[in-house]
Amino acid sequence: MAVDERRAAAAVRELLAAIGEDPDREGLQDTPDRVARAWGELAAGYSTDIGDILGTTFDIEHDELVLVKDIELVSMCEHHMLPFTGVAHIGYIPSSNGRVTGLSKLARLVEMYGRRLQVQERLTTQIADALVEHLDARGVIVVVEAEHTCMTMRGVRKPGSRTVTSAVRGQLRNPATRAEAMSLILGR
Ligand SMILES: Nc1nc2c(ncn2[C@@H]2O[C@H](COP(=O)(O)OP(=O)(O)OP(=O)(O)O)[C@@H](O)[C@H]2O)c(=O)[nH]1
Ligand SMILES: [Zn+2]
Repeated sequence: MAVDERRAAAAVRELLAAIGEDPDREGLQDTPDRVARAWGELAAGYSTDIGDILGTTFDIEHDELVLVKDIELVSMCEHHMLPFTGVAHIGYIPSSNGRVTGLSKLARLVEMYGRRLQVQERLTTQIADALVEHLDARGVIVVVEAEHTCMTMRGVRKPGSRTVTSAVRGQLRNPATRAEAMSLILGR
């Protein structure tokens, strides 16, 4: 489902009026449409098909960890509709039948699940579960580190605080394998 930009623009116009602004003053005239287009990007993840991302695999024998670190993340918190930004680290041990995905597809998963209204825990879990379900990965580790603007620019106002979440599946739950993956993730 694509974003209904006309409806979004009407809502933004209402919001401008609600905060005491004049939606018709010169500087704001195009703002509702701009914000609606911005939400078209920020909510694009709802209309992404996971089959388009993980449908192509390569037959490569690799029974050890594949890890992509520091994948930039932008998402919108579902509680305040404010951004949270940071990085995701995604590691997996491919299935025994050699279903290895392209490295960029791991970053595309971050885009797909990030460009929605989210909580960080669910975003982390969805990425991990997608790799188990669609690639039959033997093990998965996903670590997300993010700063939530709902905690920095409003509310409790604690700039610099970072939230770290992880989701670990299959063979990566084994303490030794997990520790190895974590040291690769945390070793900058
Ligand atoms: N678990 C979790 N909480 C989040 C996330 N993003 C924002 N929150 C929290 O959601 C909570 C919403 O709490 P409420 O008490 O309903 O809302 P609020 O009055 O705006 O809360 P404050 O932010 O404390 O002012 C806050 O504690 C936020 O920090 C997230 O990704 N995961
Ligand atoms: Zn929030």
